Amino acid sequence: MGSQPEPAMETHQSNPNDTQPAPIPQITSLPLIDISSFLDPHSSPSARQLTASSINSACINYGFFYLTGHGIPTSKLDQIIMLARHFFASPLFVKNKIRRREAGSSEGGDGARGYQGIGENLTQGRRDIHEAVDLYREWDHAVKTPGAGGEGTYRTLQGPNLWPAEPEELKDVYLEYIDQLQDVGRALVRAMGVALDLGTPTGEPADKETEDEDVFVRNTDRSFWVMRMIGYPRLETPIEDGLSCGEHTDYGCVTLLLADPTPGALQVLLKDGRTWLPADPIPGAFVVNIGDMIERWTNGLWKSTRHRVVHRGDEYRVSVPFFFEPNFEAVVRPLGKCVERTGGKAVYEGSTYGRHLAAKVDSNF
Ligand SMILES: O=C(O)CCC(=O)C(=O)O
Ligand SMILES: [Fe+2]
Repeated sequence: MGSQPEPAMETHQSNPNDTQPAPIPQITSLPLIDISSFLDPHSSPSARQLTASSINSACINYGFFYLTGHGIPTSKLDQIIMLARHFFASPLFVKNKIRRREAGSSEGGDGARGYQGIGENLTQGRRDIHEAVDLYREWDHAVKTPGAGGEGTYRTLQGPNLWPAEPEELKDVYLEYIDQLQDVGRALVRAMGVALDLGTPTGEPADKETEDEDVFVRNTDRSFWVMRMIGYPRLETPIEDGLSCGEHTDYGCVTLLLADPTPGALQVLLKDGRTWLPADPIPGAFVVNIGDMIERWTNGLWKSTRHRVVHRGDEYRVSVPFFFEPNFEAVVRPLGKCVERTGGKAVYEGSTYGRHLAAKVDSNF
């Protein structure tokens, strides 16, 4: 059942670049939503409706919330973080064995999958002080283009995943976790269709363009998901020289973030455009946020919220976001009902998710 506890009052963090006094204190915590009614086939319609309306308020007011009731045991979540931590603790030459390579290069990279060292990722042109491994849904029928040298080359995103060989169990544990996360992602986008009151399916055959409450479910049935393992050393330099992860919105559908218990690192920009709210981890819960594709589908009714990571704690921080994305070929354009509710004019053009993603990958996000 959905719930949205009354936020407590307390001071929050303001933008460190601001010279203005901090705004009036508002909230200390994001809303908490229990998704179990959308995972349990026997739940009552009223329980689902309650969850859906909590999601609607959370998406309108924050674009971020904590998610519980997802059914993935805490022991599994701890194992996911522990395995990523082990990998990042390996010597650099081990991590470089699965290094990300340029698409089309003679070394056989696809420009997206694999390991990136500290400072190699750019957000808005600034170095991010983290290292990461990116995994994506495997490309169907990927072929190498022969002749460019070595064993041939891959197109952007079309190579195989580069899995860490150590720890040995990492790949199997992660593959099972990704399956579990896709179930949670599906439940979440189903709930979002209800939350937006897009209408119950008529029972007539529906295609991907049909705009009812299952529209997100149909367009994510082959989700081109992304899984990132991220390792953050303590940020020693001033904010102007780059952040742990620079301010950005997520570019896809919904993000399910798992992070170790480090407080204060992830910060979410509130609607006033200047107050940064720390989104500290709650054990057993995901931090969820909506991405640019949901903003586009809803014609801006739900906005993808800016966030950043500033990790000044002593311990090496690990996070593992899972991005539940539309199908690669899904056409994402503002939904008629959302256009009506936002003044009658579509403010975004439609295009496929794949095109949007490839542009992001090519411009280093
Ligand atoms: O590490 C985190 O807490 C968030 C990372 C993030 O925002 C991202 O990878 O998009
Ligand atoms: Fe993000």
